[in-house]
Amino acid sequence: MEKLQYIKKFGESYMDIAEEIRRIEEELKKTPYNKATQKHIARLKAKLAKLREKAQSRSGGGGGKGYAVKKSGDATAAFVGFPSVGKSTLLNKLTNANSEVGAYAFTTLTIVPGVLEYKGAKIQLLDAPGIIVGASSGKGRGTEVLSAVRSADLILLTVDIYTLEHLPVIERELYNVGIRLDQKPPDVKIKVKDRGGINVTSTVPLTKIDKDTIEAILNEYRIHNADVVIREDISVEQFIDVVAGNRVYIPSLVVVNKIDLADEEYLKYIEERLKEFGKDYVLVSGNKEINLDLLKEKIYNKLGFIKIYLKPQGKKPDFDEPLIMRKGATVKDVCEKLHRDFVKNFRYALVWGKSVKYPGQRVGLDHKLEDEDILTIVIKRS
Ligand SMILES: Nc1nc2c(ncn2[C@@H]2O[C@H](COP(=O)(O)OP(=O)(O)OP(=O)(O)O)[C@@H](O)[C@H]2O)c(=O)[nH]1
Repeated sequence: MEKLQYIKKFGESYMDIAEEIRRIEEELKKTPYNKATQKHIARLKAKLAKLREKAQSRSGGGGGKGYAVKKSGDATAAFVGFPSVGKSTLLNKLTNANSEVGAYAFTTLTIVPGVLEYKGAKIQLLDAPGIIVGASSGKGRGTEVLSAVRSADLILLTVDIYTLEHLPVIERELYNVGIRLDQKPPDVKIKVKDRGGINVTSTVPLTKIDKDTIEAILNEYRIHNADVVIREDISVEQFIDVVAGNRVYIPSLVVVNKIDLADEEYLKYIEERLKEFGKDYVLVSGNKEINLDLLKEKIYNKLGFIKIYLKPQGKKPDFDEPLIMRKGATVKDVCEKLHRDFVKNFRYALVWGKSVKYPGQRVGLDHKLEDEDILTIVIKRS
């Protein structure tokens, strides 16, 4: 009897999960969307989200866990695309062969990291081996690669001029492993309680989801008592994202390689298709080194770096080696980057530049810095 149960338990193989995913996807395709079916569709989508999570955790990747690539530098960008579009070529051309690359422990797959140094920023670039269709349902090694990509600060959706149709496919694969491109986390708070049922309040009219549907999704995740506060007009998918948790929100840039092979007319056609796709893009050639500086600039801009010049008290600012921070950084962030005791011993800071009203303005830890600010930090003498 015990043995039978054991077999039953482990008999639920990848194939069963993949089959179930396929069945639900099929049903979703067949079900027309309207007011009457909204709840049913939402339930199917929630089921699908749960199955995908299961598939990924079984194949060893996915989930919210960290990944085998050690983060280094000021930010990380990952090339994601099908094989042979030229990812390794681009990575090699963009990274300084002499840059120091840390020790990486990979056991099962090779993700090649390199460091792009641009305008003083050190950007770690990852070359994920070609992703495969179906990776999100747990097929092959693709899931591990995709989960590596989850930890990136920027995703470079990479295709060549002949394979633009891969873009939505890659985007879907990323979506299915919980990666949301160019989206903000939905402004929704869920507080799970012991009793009282489901209470939904919204500060804006909800046009894409109703309270019944919200309840159905929560029930699918075995939540029967909760206060839900919604502050934007979210979709069913966005609500499932919040309930499931474990989603990452990453900006993206489309990189189209091999433009050396396109004539003018074809280039025009490509640009039109790219505009339809709606994401920021850059056309390059790795082999012929076309637009690589533009690519670097776009990567740098997308990552939202700012430069901060440090000025020791009573001395000249150091313009040669600015501190590289991300947009939105505060004086506190800078302190934390410089020395672990700086926050504790902080007295005040002086700032010259765009973030202040007058030069040498005195500010506190919460002050938000802007690009090219000059900063003096005054700490307590110990
Ligand atoms: N014409 C042309 N060919 C290129 C360009 N960049 C790369 N290639 C070629 O495309 C082929 C694939 O390049 P890789 O850099 O290995 O592609 P990849 O995307 O890393 O491929 P996987 O390692 O299989 O994931 C090679 O033969 C390159 O020489 C380019 O700008 N123009």
